[in-house]
Amino acid sequence: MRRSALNPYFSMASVTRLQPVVQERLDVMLKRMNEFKNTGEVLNMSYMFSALGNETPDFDPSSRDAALVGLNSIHIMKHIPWVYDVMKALPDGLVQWLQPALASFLELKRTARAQIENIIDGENEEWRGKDHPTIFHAILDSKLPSVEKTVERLTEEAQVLVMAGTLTTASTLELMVFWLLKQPATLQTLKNELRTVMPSVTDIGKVSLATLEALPYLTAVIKEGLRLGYGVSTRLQRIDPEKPVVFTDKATGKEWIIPPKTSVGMTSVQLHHNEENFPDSKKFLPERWLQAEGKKLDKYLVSFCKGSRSCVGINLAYGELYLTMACIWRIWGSRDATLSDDVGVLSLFETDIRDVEIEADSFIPTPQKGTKGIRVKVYKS
Ligand code: HEM
Repeated sequence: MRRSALNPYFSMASVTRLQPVVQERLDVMLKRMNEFKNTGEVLNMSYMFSALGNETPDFDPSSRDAALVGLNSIHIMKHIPWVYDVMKALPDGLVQWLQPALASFLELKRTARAQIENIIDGENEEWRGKDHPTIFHAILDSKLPSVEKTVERLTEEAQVLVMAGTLTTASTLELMVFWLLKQPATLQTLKNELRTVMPSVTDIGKVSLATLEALPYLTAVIKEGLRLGYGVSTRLQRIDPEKPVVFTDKATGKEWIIPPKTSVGMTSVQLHHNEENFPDSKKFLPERWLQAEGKKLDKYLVSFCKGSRSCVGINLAYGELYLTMACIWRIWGSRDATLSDDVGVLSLFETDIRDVEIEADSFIPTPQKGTKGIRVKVYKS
């Protein structure tokens, strides 16, 4: 991923400008949620949040499912990288026959390729009238070498962007929904706080992102969601190609010298369950971020990783999390956590802790096998 060309697209200022675009999506989501009210139909929040990120209408889960299938093969590709080259060389039809669940993944690739070809040929006009062209225009206009601007390379970048931004954000939102519906006191505190900046339900969508970001409890809920969601669970490896890496164990003073070209990796799962920093680490406790020592915990929250290769979409992700949480929980409650003007109540349906807690590392954390996601029933208040 070429960060220098992309960074301006994911800056705080760009994300602030994008607020109306995100809100438009959220308005559709809220309308759809309302349609589930008292129908007895089960609303799958996992599908709903994935659809929010990748624009599939009717919460179509196929691209989410395909991404999950694809992620399951990441361990193999990480250790035997040529497997990916073989897969890429196979005709799409054969890949689809071998693994039918990858159909929508291939469809995404085809659509992305067609769009990139249009951009390269100067035929893509969709961005005209908006205040900026697409990320891909920026890459093509940049000084990057031509090998970095091929259709194949840009198509892969498009896929990475969609995949990196969809499941990560969705699973953080799902996890927060689960815990808030499990813990009415936590939800009530959040709802009361949201009402301070949105006194009327008609204020939804009109409050600036900066105002929401300044809310301490909402911020603490999101941090706790990111902590227990881990971001990605795999060990993100780093290699220093030239110099040895030196680590000093602060407790013993022992020095560890890792030779150049050695791959080292660490998972956020272990860091986020370090009981010294996060006592009762399996519990969802937003209050831990609000205590006097809470600010110091920020450096141990590594869901977006840290440093030069950390998540390029971090500002967009935070923006989506704040806006989505604010508009859902201002008007939806649970049986024991409500505001007088709520539009309705969400109630967990055949969903328990094993549907959110990590049981396997499939690059992203995955819960129990066969999970159907976070499902709710939707009632009038
Ligand atoms: C809660 C939501 C998200 C989380 C927890 C998250 C987390 C991460 C993590 C841990 C990485 C790997 C960094 C590394 O290798 O050290 C990453 C990479 C990346 N993320 Fe995110 N991400 C989220 C949302 C997004 C969004 C919304 C986008 C943009 C649409 C995005 C785009 C990317 C891209 C393009 C990369 C690859 C960066 C590179 O290789 O330089 N992410 N993300």
